[in-house]
Order: sequence, then structure tokens, then C-alpha cells
Amino acid sequence: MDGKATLAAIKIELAERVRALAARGIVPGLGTVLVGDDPGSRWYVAAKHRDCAEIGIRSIARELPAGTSQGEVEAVVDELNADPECTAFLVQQPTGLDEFAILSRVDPDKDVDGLHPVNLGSLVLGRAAPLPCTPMGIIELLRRYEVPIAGAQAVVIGRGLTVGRPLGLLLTRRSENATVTLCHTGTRDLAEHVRRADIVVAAAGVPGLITADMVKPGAAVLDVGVSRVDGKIAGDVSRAGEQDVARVAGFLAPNPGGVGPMTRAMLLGNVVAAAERQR
Ligand SMILES: Nc1nc(=O)c2c([nH]1)NC[C@@H]1CN(c3ccc(C(=O)N[C@@H](CCC(=O)O)C(=O)O)cc3)C=[N+]21
Repeated sequence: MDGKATLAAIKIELAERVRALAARGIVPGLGTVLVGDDPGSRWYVAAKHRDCAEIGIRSIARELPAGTSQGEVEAVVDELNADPECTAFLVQQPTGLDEFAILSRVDPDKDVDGLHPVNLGSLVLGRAAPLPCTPMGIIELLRRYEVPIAGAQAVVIGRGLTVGRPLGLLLTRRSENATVTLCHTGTRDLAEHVRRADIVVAAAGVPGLITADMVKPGAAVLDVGVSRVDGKIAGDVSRAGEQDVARVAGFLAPNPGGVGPMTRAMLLGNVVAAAERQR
């Protein structure tokens, strides 16, 4: 499953909606707040702004030095909340600060990550709200490759706030109708769970955790793990030699090249949707 190609296709669809907004005199704006100088975070934020430029979304990039205080970051959040040119924004994680306090301070209607407590509450309650980008990107990738979700056994490995926990909620909605097993580092017999799955989403951050012998032939496997091994991205899904999951999977979203670009696609979609709502 090619996330880069799917991102390109989604950009064409979103550019059309941006043009329709422009015809009404509305230009959506994405704000980003980057704290410190981590090269990975810098790359992600720069990629988001390149995406925006391509489809006609304005960029508002705020860079704060390492060592910026909680209060200073919150003051920037307040500014972006009040800025009418800023349709939606995010504070790139990790900041090393109180992430919950920062997320909670963002205007829920401008929350492009879908991670504000009110928006996560809406997800639990099944009410319309911005949805988390990586989990939505996973579902969109499955849909576009016509992987059946309704009635499928889905095993999600990882219970983090940005991927595993909200993905379990999304996949069990009536509109998706999957049966979900949410596994984690405390799961006994992980291989037994994975072997039963039609859809495997690996988001534990353990390099090479999922091996070919654990995967049901024909299953869809999505690699969301991001670790760095020798400076290169290493996913949770084994891609080497005999245990290469590509040998048994029916569909594979590799990392890089799979879910990462889909996260960016859903983020763009959340900006456009926020502009359409605010109009
Ligand atoms: N507030 C906040 N919102 C986020 O959405 C957020 C964040 N913080 N912190 C970090 C994670 C990570 N993330 C990715 C975005 C794009 C790729 C991506 O496009 N990856 C490419 C290239 C990877 C590479 O080559 O470095 C790929 O997988 O092919 C990956 C990961 C967004 N995040």
C-alpha cells in the first residue's frame, strides 16, 4: 500500500476544495509550533508546509528555541487561537513540556491533530469532530486499497494516544465495524493474537516486532513503528530475509512510504474541513 501515491491523489482532491473556498475569498492557513531543533521534527514540520504550499493552504510557522518555557509556548498557542488567518494548527510533539496542558489550550475547532481532550471525547461519544490524523490515515489507506474492514479481525499493537488508542475507537465504529484486539507491551502470546488477524497495525515502537511467521497469509499489515537504528527509520515490521513480512502479507504499508504520508494527507484534510466549517 503506497502512502506516497495516495497522498498525491488526496492532494488533488483537496486542491479542488481549496479552490472552492478561494472563490469565496477564504484562504485556509495551517499553523505549526516547533520547539527546539530535533532534525526529525524539523523535517516533519517542513514537509507539512511543503504539502500546504502545493494545494494553496497558507503557512504560519512558529519556531521556538530549545528551553522555551511552558508559559511561552502557551502564549503562542493563545496567539494562534486568536489569529483569524490561522484556520487550524498544531504544536509538534514531543516538546519536552506538559503536552496535555498544551493540547488542552488549543481551540478545539482549530485542533488539526484531533487530540484535544474535547475532540477525543467526541470520538468516544461518536459525535462529529476533528479526528486524529494517523489513525484516520490508516483507515483511508485500507479503504482506498479496498481491504475489507467490516467484520474483519483487526489487531492493533500499541495503545499510545496518537495511534493505537484512538485507532481502536475508530475501527469499532459502526461505519467501520471491525472487531479489534488492542495489544501492547504487556500482552501475553502476542504471536497468537497476530496470527488470527486480517488487519495488523504495528505501532509499538519495537523494531522488527512483527515477523513473517506471526502473520496470516493474505493479511493486511501496516507498519507505524518509528525507531531509529543506525540513523535510519526502523519500523515494527520485519523486512529482512526469511522473516520478511512481505512474503506472507496480502497488503503491506511499509515504513517509510506507507502510513507517514497518510498522516500528512489527513492533516491537510482537517485544515480544509476546519476552513469549510468556520466559513
Ligand atoms: N502535533 C503533532 N502532530 C503530528 O502529526 C506529529 C507530531 N506531533 N509528532 C511526530 C509525529 C510523526 N508524524 C509523521 C508525519 C509524517 C511522516 C512522513 O511523511 N513520513 C515519510 C518520510 C519519512 C522519512 O523518510 O523520514 C514516510 O513515512 O514515507 C511521518 C511521521 C507526525 N507527527
